[in-house]
Amino acid sequence: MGFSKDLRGVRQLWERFNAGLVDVEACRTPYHRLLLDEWRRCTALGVDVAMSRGRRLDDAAFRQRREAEQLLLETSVPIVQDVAHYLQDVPGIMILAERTGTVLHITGNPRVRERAAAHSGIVVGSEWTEGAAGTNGMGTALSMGRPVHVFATEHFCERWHAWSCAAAPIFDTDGRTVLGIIDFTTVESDFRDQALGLAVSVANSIQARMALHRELERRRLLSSFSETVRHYPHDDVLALDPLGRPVMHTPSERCRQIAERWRHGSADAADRVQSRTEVRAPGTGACIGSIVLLARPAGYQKVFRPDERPPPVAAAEPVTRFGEFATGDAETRRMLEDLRRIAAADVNLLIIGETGTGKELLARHVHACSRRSHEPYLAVNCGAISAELMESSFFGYVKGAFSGADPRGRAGYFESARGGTLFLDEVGELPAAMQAALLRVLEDGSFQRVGSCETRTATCRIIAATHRDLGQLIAQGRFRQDLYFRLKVVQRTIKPLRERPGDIRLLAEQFAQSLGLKHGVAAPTLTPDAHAALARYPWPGNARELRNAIEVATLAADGCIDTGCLPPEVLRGGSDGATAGPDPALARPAESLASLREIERQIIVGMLRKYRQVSVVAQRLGLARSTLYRKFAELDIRQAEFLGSAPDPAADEPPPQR
Ligand SMILES: Nc1ncnc2c1ncn2[C@@H]1O[C@H](COP(=O)(O)OP(=O)(O)OP(=O)(O)O)[C@@H](O)[C@H]1O
Repeated sequence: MGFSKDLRGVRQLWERFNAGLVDVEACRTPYHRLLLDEWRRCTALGVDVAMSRGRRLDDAAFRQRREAEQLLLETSVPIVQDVAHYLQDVPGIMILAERTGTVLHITGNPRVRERAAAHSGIVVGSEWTEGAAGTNGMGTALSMGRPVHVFATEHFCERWHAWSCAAAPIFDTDGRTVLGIIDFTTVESDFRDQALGLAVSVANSIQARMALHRELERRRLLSSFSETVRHYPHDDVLALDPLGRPVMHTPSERCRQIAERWRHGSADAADRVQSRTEVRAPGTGACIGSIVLLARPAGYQKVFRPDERPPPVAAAEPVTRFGEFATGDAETRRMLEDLRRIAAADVNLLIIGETGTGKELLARHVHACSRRSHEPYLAVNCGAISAELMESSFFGYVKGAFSGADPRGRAGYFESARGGTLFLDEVGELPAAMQAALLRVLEDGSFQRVGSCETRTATCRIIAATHRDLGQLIAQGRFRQDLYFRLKVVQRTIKPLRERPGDIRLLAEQFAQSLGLKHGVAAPTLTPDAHAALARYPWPGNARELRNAIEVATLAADGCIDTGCLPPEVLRGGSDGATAGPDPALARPAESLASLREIERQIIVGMLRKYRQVSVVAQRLGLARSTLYRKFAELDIRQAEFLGSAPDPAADEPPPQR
């Protein structure tokens, strides 16, 4: 829209418009005419100017929409979260909406998020097309197909005047089809002129990732097509995209004509299909197209020798997925089936498993599959909150409760997660006083903010997780048995990765795909030797450690991960004692995982080995060169070892003096 800061003038125009008093005077500028056109369009669409909350899809419809947008979600959420990380102090939220205007993800300043939800119903699952909510950032960017500001009183509905939005479409590779919207919404008075630039640049990054992903999918589909043609050299074969449009066909005139008919949706009865096989992405399992083997025309005779019969195309693997959690292990697959039922049952759940086995991943998806999926999901690491702040963090506090507190008071986790799910990670770390307080809430649902006598009711579901042996903690008097029974209404244990050897291969390939995408490189394939080395290692840090190892390897790989790309401890097979075998006490992460510092070092060293130029490595990591030089010093990396005998002095200036 026009992005005028003449708030009062626009407000008067809005009031006259709604009182039916718009006159020629009101239309004196093109900007005012644009606004009036917009608002007239909303009136014609039947939008209620006095609506107070965004309209929400019902659970089933939302789930369907979200499932259809897995690629958009997987591509966008890491980018949006990265950006939001740097915007924590900005009073704004970043919203991802799918192509029909439904919100899929919100991140950013928690206070603004809460306010947006409470004041205007801006929550995951709400719908913001112009038809549903009048002029607004997401809806207007969708209908205009271009980036827009919608500033405060420019909104059609009065309730949204509290907000200012900058929204930009994410386009498909054709530059026209809108795949989603990125919207940066701030409190009206905090609107910043750079907001639109921010929204556009985030949308562009997502667009570039999506294009790369599409290209990888297209190549995968074409390789299935070539495979099928190789096995059926005398037949006609079509490759179709996920919408059923032909992208490749065998060269016969008959096949060309059939492909043409399919393209125009006019396949005729003579175009009989002998088989149609879906091709799926190895990481997400999403359908990326299909291969159609056409039946031979009547009268065609071809005798196959038995050994000419090929195996089926892209046969489905026996893999169960639960959100992002994937496994081929029979026992773990049964556990996932149980979790699907447990999700609907709405009872408290306790998940036990070593560090990095995916407890958080499961908890998040149990929430997503539950009837609470539209409500907040809040994950809290009980081991990371200081004992003094524990009570106020969980229960909140009223104004003046203690010095140094927010003078307006603050809601605690139980209030923030109201109606949703509160995930208590590392629950075994709770101190005794907090265990008693938590038990009270679990018994009757009531709690008070610190400094208040007013009783409030907790309405969230609790999912707790721990890597500890709670039985042992109870025996040592360090964990309350009554609390344990309250938490483990249902309890499930995730097997460590070393006891699911098939999953090492499955996850390594899945991580190579997703990390290739994350770093903007083609997904590397793993050599048989690399797979064998991964299979020998005991993985004390489980899937997280495997993911880190594959991330290092992906950055060092040149299309293919061989043993040389793997971290040294993996190559040693964990035989040096530091990582050998399971830790019976299910060790704390810090004891068993390579430290973050070491991971950071491995990533940088991998990149240096690969690119051999500091400027290129800095660019690939999205760091300033000066920051990278600082990291060399911090992480004790001697760049000369990796830059080869003749580093390019023009490309890499000497490090700044420190
Ligand atoms: N089966 C799996 N499939 C895909 N990814 C997995 C799987 N298990 C774990 N991961 C990945 O491993 C990493 C660690 O997962 P998560 O944080 O859920 O583990 P956790 O058990 O909660 O760890 P911690 O005990 O340290 O909190 C994440 O990147 C997650 O995506």
